[in-house]
Amino acid sequence: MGHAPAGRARPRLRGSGLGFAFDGAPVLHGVDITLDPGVVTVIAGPNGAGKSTLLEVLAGVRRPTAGSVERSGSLALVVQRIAAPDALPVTVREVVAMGTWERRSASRAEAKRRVTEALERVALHELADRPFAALSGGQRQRVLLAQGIARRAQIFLLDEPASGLDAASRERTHAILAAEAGRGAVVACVTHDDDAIARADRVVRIESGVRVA
Ligand SMILES: Nc1ncnc2c1ncn2[C@@H]1O[C@H](COP(=O)(O)OP(=O)(O)OP(=O)(O)O)[C@@H](O)[C@H]1O
Repeated sequence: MGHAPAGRARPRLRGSGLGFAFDGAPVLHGVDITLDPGVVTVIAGPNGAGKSTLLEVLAGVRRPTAGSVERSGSLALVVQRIAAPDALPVTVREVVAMGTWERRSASRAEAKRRVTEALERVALHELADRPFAALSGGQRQRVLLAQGIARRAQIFLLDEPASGLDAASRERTHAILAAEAGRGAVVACVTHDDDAIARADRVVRIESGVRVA
């Protein structure tokens, strides 16, 4: 404890009494949620229930209109639709390498190794030198997942990581998330995928902005 570097502390993510409204239209009501490290939590529920909004509030990209979020640990957020201008001059490898830009990251050689390893884990090494904008939606999500892996993120929040993926890619994503949880990360995904729900360690269910399970 005492001398452990901040980055090594156990990650935490807890939302208490979370409310959110879009232009006065409430979409979340008093949601309490604790995401524990070491487990894969799935956030399930019908279309429009508020799952993506909850994920964004937990990630800190939206400010709750009620309640609070306590979050500590480096975050990888993989949103549902990742927009990129066609002319964006960055390759897949460069996007993954951004995960190594933090000061704590080790030498250049070590950073390069992490990027290669992360690309191999998500099976995109063959597309490493393609422009990021030339990838499909599902592939872009895997690139952001690889960026989180390269960063050694302690918290992974993913919105529908199974949508737009074939069976093999879904299986690989599942294995990656289970492995990241296994090394102590907080992992949560919004999903409609019955397989992912069945295999999750925990299922949080949201209906009409209310947590029902
Ligand atoms: N940018 C926005 N502006 C206004 N309303 C929004 C916006 N984004 C979402 N909403 C509304 O907020 C509610 C919750 O949306 P959210 O995307 O969080 O649901 P969801 O459970 O993730 O749905 P899905 O399963 O269809 O992805 C919906 O009624 C939606 O129409």
